[in-house]
Formats: sequence, C-alpha cells, structure tokens
Amino acid sequence: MDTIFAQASAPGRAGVAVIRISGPQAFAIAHKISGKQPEGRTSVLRNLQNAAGEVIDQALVLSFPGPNSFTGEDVIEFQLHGSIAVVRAMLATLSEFPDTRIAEAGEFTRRALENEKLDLAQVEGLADLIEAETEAQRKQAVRVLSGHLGARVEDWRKDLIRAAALLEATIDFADEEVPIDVTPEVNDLLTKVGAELKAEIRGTHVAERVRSGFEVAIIGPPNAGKSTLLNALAGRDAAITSELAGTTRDVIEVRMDLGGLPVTLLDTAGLRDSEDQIEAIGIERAIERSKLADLRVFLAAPGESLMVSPEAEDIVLVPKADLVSDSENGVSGKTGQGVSDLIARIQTTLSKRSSGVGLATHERHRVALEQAVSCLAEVDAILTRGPDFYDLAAEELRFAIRALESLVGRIDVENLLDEIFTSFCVGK
Ligand SMILES: Nc1nc2c(ncn2[C@@H]2O[C@H](COP(=O)(O)OP(=O)(O)OP(=O)(O)O)[C@@H](O)[C@H]2O)c(=O)[nH]1
Ligand SMILES: [K+]
Ligand SMILES: [Mg+2]
Repeated sequence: MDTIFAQASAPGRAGVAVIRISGPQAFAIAHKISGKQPEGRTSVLRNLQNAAGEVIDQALVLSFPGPNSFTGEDVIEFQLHGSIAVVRAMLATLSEFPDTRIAEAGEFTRRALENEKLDLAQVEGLADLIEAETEAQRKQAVRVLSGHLGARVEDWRKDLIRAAALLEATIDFADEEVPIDVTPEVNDLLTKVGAELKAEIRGTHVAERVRSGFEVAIIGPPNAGKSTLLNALAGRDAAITSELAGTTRDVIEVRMDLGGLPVTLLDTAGLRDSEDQIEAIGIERAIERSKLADLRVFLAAPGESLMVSPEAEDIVLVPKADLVSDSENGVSGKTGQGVSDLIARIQTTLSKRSSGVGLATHERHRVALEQAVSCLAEVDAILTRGPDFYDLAAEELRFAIRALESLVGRIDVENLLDEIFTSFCVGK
C-alpha cells in the first residue's frame, strides 16, 4: 500500500496550509522530516527539514495513529505557513520518499471508505458538505454525513431479512403440516418497510433541489417590470431594462442565497402574441422554463389574462405598485416597495417544501429505493399465489435487500466509486 500525501487546504497564499500524509510510511517520513513524533492525537511545533538538512519551515505536526484517523491508516498533518514556496518545497521533499506519492482526487476519503470509517452515503454527504454554499445545503449534507441513512438501511434490512427467514422457515415445513401462518407478520413487515421507503423517495426530489437550487421564475406581460424586479432581488443590474416592450428575450438566471436556501431566479421574456420571430422564440422559452420552475412570481394586473396559469403556491402580484392606489398586493422593483415581503414569501414557500427532505438525498439513492420498492411490490404479488411460491418470494426479497445495501456500499460498487470520487478535490 502506497503512502499518499497532498495539500489538504486550498492552493494559494494563506495564513496556514495543511499537508496531509496517510499510509504505512507516514510516521517514518514525519520522523525524518521533523524529528521525534508527538504522541498520538497531539500536536508539537517543529522545524521541518529537507533531505539536505535545510529548514523548510516551522510547523505544527499532528499525528493520528490508525485506525483512529480519518483514513483509518496512520496519518500525519503538517500545518505550515500558507506560502506557495513552503508548500512546494514540502511536497518536493515528500515525493523523494520511496513508496510514497501524491494522492489522487478523493483518495484519502476512498481509503476511509475502504477501511469502513465512512459508508458510501457518508462519502456523498462529505462531497456535498465541501460543495455547500448555503445553510440549507450545509444542514442537508451534515445529515447525510452523520451516517443516519446507513442506520436506516440497517433497520430496513433487518425487517426484510426477518420476512425472508419467515418465508424460508415455511418452505422447510412444506411437506408437513405448516405449524403457523407467517403471512400476517410478513405482510406487516413489507407494508411498514414499503411505506418508509416511499416517504424517503418523496424527500429525494426536494433534496435534489436543496443541492442544486430551487428555480423561481418571474413572468408576466411585456414591460410589467420583470427585469427591474429581478435586478432589485439580485441587488445588481443582471438584466437589461428599458421602456421598450419585448426587451428581454433569453432566460436570464441569477443565483442567490435566499435566507439560506439556494435559489436561481429566472427573468423571462414578456408574454404576448408576437409577430417578431426572435421574440416569439423567447416567449416560448419563457413558458417552458417557467412551467419547470419550482415557483412562479406573476407580475400581472388584476384580471389580466396570461399564457401561463398560476399553480397553487405561485405568487401573483400587481406590478409597478408605486403607480397604483391599491398597492396592497403589489410590488415595485423601481422603488423597492414590497420587495422584502416578496423575498419572505418565496422563502417561506420553499422552506416549507424543503422540510420534507429525509436522509436519502441523491438521485442514486432514489433509484436504489425505487428498485427496492418495486421488488417489494413483486413480493406482494408472488405471495398471493400461495405457499408453493414462498421460495420465489424470498428470492425477490433478497433483491430488495441488495438494492438497499447498494445505498451504503455494502455490495460491489467499484464503478460507482469512480463516479463519486472524481467530484472530490485532491487532499480530501
Ligand atoms: N413606475 C415604475 N416603473 C417601473 C417599475 N418597474 C419597471 N418600471 C419601468 O417599466 C419599464 C419596463 O421595465 P422592465 O423591467 O424592462 O420590464 P420587463 O417586464 O422586464 O419588460 P420586457 O422584458 O420587455 O418584457 C422600464 O421603463 C422601467 O423603468 C416600477 O415598479 N414602477
Ligand atoms: K421592457
Ligand atoms: Mg425584461
């Protein structure tokens, strides 16, 4: 097993840079570079030397003897001064040791997975946490990283294994009089697990949104002030505004953090029947994108007919509130009137939706859960055919169990690993 090393902190100048070493040679290397090692899980201040005995830097040295380390192997961390030259000199010195090489992207985490310090879902949570930009994303990632999904999978697995065992026990008695009817208990177990899986599946759609962002489309007739409103919400001139109807044509996207939720605001072309070919394409796109959006903000005068109808939670506001007398339900991007109310309404609506997130947060999780659910439906169908088919039902149950195990990487997932780890940075 190679010993691997990498800069774990971001590249460039900084107060402190962290270089991490993991593997069988980690302690021996640290000894050569910095002298006697600190006791496990403590830190000491040391001069670090290169092969020629020159001092590279003065640094904190931390040691984590395996298996109680992030990777499960012996790990050393150097906290150096965050200088490009210091880091380069350290990496050059480290690369001179035999059986030691720079780590690949995500390789420390990969070793943590291989040494069962993390399960596969936790690895995904860790990747999400590093990517997190908003509070909602951070919270969701921390939940996944905590390993609760693994615990949940373990519960489902136990229930399904029990159901399979009950069925198999019956098969063994096939020739004799069956002592007890196991179907009520099996059905209870299947119903319970099935309902819980379905609830998790519902949550995955929202979780995906928390990760990638909710889309909120601003739509309405030309010149309603959509682009002006977008600019007011974004706090910058992201879209061109003018008194000419039909100014906006392409969908304009602005990413922002709305009270901790990641939101992409969409400004769209004004909706009307247009002879202009380019404008007509813009209008078509406006309709398409706004239908796919998670929420729509309509700028429309009362009674005004639109080419898209609002859905239940959509927000309908009277535009240019500064010009109308009854401005109760109005908004004005120009004066800022009603803008903070609008932000609060968007936030409330989306937070309510994001509260439905469970522990399964990735497309991969959804696919595995749905596979398990469809296996369970199949088990139900087989059971109605009577005890002669119990062995078939037990077999199908094992497929469901395997689908669930793939969530946490208990079964062979080599191809998945490459996909997951390519999203990691070197040093993690
Ligand atoms: N009084 C007033 N004028 C506004 C308000 N919002 C926008 N305007 C003006 O209305 C005109 C149209 O504004 P835009 O923001 O370009 O409107 P739009 O809905 O994006 O228009 P299209 O992209 O052409 O569909 C501009 O002259 C703005 O200055 C408002 O709240 N109050
Ligand atoms: K306009
Ligand atoms: Mg516009």
